[in-house]
Amino acid sequence: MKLLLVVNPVSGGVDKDPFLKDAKALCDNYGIENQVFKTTGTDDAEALKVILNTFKPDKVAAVGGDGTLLFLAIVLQHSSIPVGIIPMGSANGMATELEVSKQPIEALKELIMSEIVGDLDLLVVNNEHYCIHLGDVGINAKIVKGYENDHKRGMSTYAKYFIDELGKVTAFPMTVECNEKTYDAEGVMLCICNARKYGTGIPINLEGNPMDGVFEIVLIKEINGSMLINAGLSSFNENFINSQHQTSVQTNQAKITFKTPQLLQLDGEVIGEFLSFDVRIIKGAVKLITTQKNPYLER
Ligand SMILES: Nc1ncnc2c1ncn2[C@@H]1O[C@H](COP(=O)(O)OP(=O)(O)OP(=O)(O)O)[C@@H](O)[C@H]1O
Repeated sequence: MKLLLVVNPVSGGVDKDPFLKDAKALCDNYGIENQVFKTTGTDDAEALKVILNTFKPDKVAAVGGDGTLLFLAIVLQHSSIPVGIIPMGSANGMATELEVSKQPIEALKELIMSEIVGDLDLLVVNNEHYCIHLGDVGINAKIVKGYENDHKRGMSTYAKYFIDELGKVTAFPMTVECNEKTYDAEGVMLCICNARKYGTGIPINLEGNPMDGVFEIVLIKEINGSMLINAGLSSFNENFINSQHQTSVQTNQAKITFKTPQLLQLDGEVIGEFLSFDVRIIKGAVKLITTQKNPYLER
């Protein structure tokens, strides 16, 4: 078996070298041919394609956060090479959803051993911007923008921008066209969800399933800020959903329009301001190496 480890050296502010040393020792012990590709953050796709063509791995490991998984999902989407997750990012939202082992070396052992490959969906906005986990417009996108521009990382920095935005929150009008219907609504946040929970633990979409060929659009009408602050920003549970005024619709394609341009973030990356965008799902775009612990696997 040939294994390619695609490593984001900066994700989560974690030094990957100790893990890579252990990973190499593990692979060498079991005669698994292995190579490491470190991302640089620029023009990585072309360089990775060269390695894929020359090394021809049987499996690829995404060593990093959701952004690293997304990068691999896009590059591998038309190939049959499966990818598994080694969670070494800051939030690891998708790894948590899919019940990947939290210990990187354990996750690697599972990835090497598992013969289970599932179909993971991918979202695409305006045929151009991809999202594998969650995206949104409104309050959270603004929080992400503040957080992205701050050199400090971690929950307390996120909380700082969260509380800032909470003070400024105003509802905005939007129109959602999907399933041959048009919905006019007003809210503080519109989420496009391939999954259930933000990496921070906030559940947004109880219906989510990243392996079912559909996604959900969730509209948050207002944020119950005092409840969130009282919850200490880290101990969210599913009661959160009940405390918010929200509605959701399930679809495989939608067009969303606003009256004024709104900031969109996808998987924690700010994409830009849009007056309108369309979203569609690419069913089973990614061949995902997973285990029976994954609650979304069809049984
Ligand atoms: N060597 C590098 N230097 C700087 N940025 C990089 C490098 N390699 C990848 N990146 C950037 O890292 C981002 C992806 O990070 P990733 O999501 O994996 O980690 P994270 O943000 O720490 O984790 P999480 O998504 O779990 O919060 C992408 O924007 C990518 O362009």
